[in-house]
Amino acid sequence: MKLRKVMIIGVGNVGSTTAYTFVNRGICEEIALVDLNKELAYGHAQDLLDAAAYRQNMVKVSLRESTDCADIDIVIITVTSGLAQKSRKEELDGTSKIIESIVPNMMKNGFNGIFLVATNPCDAITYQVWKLSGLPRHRVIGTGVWLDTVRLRRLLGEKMDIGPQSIDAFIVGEHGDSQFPVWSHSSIYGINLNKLEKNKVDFAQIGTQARKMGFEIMERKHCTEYGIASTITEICQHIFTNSHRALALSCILDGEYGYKNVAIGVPAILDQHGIKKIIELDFIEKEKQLFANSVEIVKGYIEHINLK
Ligand SMILES: NC(=O)C1=CN([C@@H]2O[C@H](COP(=O)(O)OP(=O)(O)OC[C@H]3O[C@@H](n4cnc5c(N)ncnc54)[C@H](O)[C@@H]3O)[C@@H](O)[C@H]2O)C=CC1
Ligand SMILES: CC(=O)C(=O)O
Repeated sequence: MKLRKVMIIGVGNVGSTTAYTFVNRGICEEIALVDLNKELAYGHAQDLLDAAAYRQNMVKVSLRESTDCADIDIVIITVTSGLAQKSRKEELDGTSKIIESIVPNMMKNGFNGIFLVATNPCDAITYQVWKLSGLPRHRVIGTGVWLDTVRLRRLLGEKMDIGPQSIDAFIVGEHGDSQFPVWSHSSIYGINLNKLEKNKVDFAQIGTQARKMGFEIMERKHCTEYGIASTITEICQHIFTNSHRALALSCILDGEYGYKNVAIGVPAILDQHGIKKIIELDFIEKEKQLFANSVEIVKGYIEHINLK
């Protein structure tokens, strides 16, 4: 049987917590760590191997250069030159330079797997990775608004006293300020949320809280890590198990929703090859406008880094 191998580029808060989550959930047989800070990567590798020794399955944690990637199934991008304080866009100039220095060299060295991008601003960086890699679009995925969607579900769940996994509500658009919940399609067992909990739940306020949650956490602990590590792990698990589950992810659009040349958060089905199919929702008029606005914002970031 083929061993499943992932590479994590950038083992700071997000990368190291992701590696720890992989170990504990038995996602793969090898986790290759890459970081400019070799001492940090070495420390994490030894600590992770200690944790892995408690597991029944064998997990190898290796230290590699990003160019040593020809045998890797999924490369997870969690690098940054410095974390944003107020808007994810603050990271654009720094992280896009790092991506430029990494991705083309990986392709020259035979990378032939799937890229999964968490680095912010997530949609623009996903698009940049796709452009620089030359891979088919279904093999470049951003974590997009899946974390925001899970945040929305758990906030609704807290208010409605129901498990988040039973709530079919979700967010689309940018992993950033222009994202929005698609209330027209949000339901519990087919009953629209507005009908079910009318007058009891302030949906607009919950949408805002979900959108702002990242920075609420950042203000207090200077990073977010557990939520995004669970997001990354879940996406990898669906790929490795060919689950065909639909999540709200950053996908490269090629005509879907009437847009091209952009990566943005939309519902999409995952299989062992990456994005199997983008689900096109029938937005109401207001949602069409919000989506158009979000696409324009991400396109602005993409143009800023001189990609068309
Ligand atoms: N998409 C999402 O929902 C989320 C995204 N993020 C993003 O994840 C990224 C990482 O965040 P943190 O882990 O907190 O940052 P961090 O600063 O703790 O880690 C970044 C790591 O990247 C390494 N690095 C920098 N340049 C590199 C290069 N050229 N090659 C290899 N490694 C390099 C650094 O040495 C550092 O260890 C940020 O862009 C952050 O905004 C964070 C949380 C949620
Ligand atoms: C930092 C970030 O993007 C988040 O936690 O949503």
